[in-house]
Amino acid sequence: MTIQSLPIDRRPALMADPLAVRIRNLKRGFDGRAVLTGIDLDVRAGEFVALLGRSGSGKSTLLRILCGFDGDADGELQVASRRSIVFQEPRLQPWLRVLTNVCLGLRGPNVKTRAREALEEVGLVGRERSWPLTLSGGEAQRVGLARAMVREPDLLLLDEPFGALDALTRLKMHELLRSLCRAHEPAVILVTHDVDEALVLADRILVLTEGRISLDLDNDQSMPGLHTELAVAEKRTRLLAELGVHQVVA
Ligand SMILES: Nc1ncnc2c1ncn2[C@@H]1O[C@H](COP(=O)(O)OP(=O)(O)OP(=O)(O)O)[C@@H](O)[C@H]1O
Repeated sequence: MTIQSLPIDRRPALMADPLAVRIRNLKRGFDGRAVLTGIDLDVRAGEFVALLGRSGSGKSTLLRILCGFDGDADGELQVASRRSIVFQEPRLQPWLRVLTNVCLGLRGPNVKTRAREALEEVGLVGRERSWPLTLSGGEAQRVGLARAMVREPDLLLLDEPFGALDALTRLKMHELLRSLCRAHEPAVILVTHDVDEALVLADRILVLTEGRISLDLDNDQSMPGLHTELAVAEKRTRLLAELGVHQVVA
């Protein structure tokens, strides 16, 4: 399967409702075992989508395909050409300083200036010359986000980026991700195990079950009137049930 590029022009007058992802009947198996059995999905430019699913349901497999790391899937796939991915572990090169890590593979003019600006945006002014091993887990993941955002992606793929962080750092990273998304408006696909993380960050929440999207839940944050505590609690219960967790009411 070859990935086709979706043209995205951010000037709204030029494209009414551009897509960052268009997937039809996507299938992927390994060693004769089906993992993705028929995914259909459209993600609009600028939309924030969270992807939940039990362990082994194929979330990372889908992200790898979207990123172009796996060309052996079947189906139709169109994706925005400017994409970045962030993994649970920041995957920094330990022998390169922070700024050089952010610059790595970056093309075009003013590479260092852009990288410095990206580090400033994630709150790491003054750490440009630090070595990755001297950073905390949260700081290292900030570098990971800077390295992803400096490329101005139309599609930001996040594979459990905050899964290894403590609860407080995770909350700070949520705030940071929100502000990065406000400023740059990429479409986002966030893989997470955390239903509450999905509920606070995403406009839309998907559940992957047996290789298909079994639930596609609207979670529009822009209408606070619709995002009441009761509505959120109902969505949480629904998502947990879809994931096979049935809450016991005391
Ligand atoms: N390269 C590969 N070769 C063989 N099997 C693979 C390969 N990549 C993934 N799989 C299998 O595909 C299934 C889905 O894996 P994947 O990592 O996508 O799940 P996941 O939903 O991201 O899981 P988790 O939430 O535990 O990270 C698993 O059974 C896994 O063993």
